[in-house]
Amino acid sequence: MSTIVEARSLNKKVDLDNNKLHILKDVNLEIEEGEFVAVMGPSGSGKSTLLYNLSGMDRITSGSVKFKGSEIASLKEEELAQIRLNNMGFIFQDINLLKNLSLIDNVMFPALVSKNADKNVINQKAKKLLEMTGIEKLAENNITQGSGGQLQRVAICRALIHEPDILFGDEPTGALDSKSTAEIMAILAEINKKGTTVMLVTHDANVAAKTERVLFIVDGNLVAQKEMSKYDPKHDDSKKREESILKWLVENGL
Ligand SMILES: Nc1ncnc2c1ncn2[C@@H]1O[C@H](COP(=O)(O)OP(=O)(O)OP(=O)(O)O)[C@@H](O)[C@H]1O
Repeated sequence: MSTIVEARSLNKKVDLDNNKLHILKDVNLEIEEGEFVAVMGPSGSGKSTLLYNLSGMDRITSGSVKFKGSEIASLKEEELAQIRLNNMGFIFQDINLLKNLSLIDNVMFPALVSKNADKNVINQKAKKLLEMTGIEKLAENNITQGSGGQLQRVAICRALIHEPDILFGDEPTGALDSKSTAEIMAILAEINKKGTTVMLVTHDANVAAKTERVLFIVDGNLVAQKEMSKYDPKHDDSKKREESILKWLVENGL
C-alpha cells in the first residue's frame, strides 16, 4: 500500500479578535491508499479544519501536506483546484445541491464544466452511480422531492463523477436518521471496497465502527489512533466495534 495523504507538523492558525487561534497543533499522520478512516473528537477540536487542510480546501499555516507524494501546501490556487476536481471528492452534512436541476443533472453538473466533457459518457457514468446507490428510478425527479437520505446519495454520486482517489466526508450522516445513516455507510463501504480511499469526520461511534481506523483529535492535537480490521457487513460485528471505540475514546480522555 502507498500513502495517499501525509501531514507533517501540520499547524493551522487563524486570526480571531486580534489574536491567533491555534486550531491544529503539529499534526502528523498518513492515510494509506484504500483505507477507510474516521476522525472523531469533541466539538470544536479541529476535525473539520483537519479535513479542509488535508484536502487543500484550506491553507495550512506551517508544516507539510503531501498528496500522492507531492507537496500541495505550496501549490498555486489553480493547481490545487485541479487536484481537488480530478482526484478528490467531497460530501458534507449540508448537502448543497442545485434546486432547479434534476437528481441526475446534479450528479453530472461538476463533470460538464470541464472543457472536453462528453455529455453522453458523463450521462452513462451518472446513471451507473445512481444505480450503485439505488436511486436510478428517481433520476429525473426534482431535488426538492428527495428525502435526506436520497439527497445524500445524490451528493455521493456527484462526488464520485470524476472517479476520485479519495473521498472526504464532513459529517455526511450528521443530519440523517439511523436507517439512512446505515444505508449511506453501506454505500461508502462498497465504494471503499472498490478502491476509493475514504476519510470521514463523525460524532457517531456507530459510523466510526464501519471504518478501519479512527483518529481522535482533542484541542487540535491528534492524541490517539485506533486500528481495526476492515468492516465486513456480512459478519456484522458493528455493535461490538462501536462499544470498543466508545471505551477507547473514554480511555483517551473524552
Ligand atoms: N476561519 C475560522 N475563524 C475563526 N475560528 C475558526 C475558523 N475555523 C475554525 N475555527 C474555530 O476552530 C475550532 C475548530 O473548528 P472545527 O470546525 O475544525 O472543529 P470541529 O471539531 O469540526 O467541530 P464540530 O464537531 O463542532 O463541527 C472551533 O473553535 C472553531 O470555532
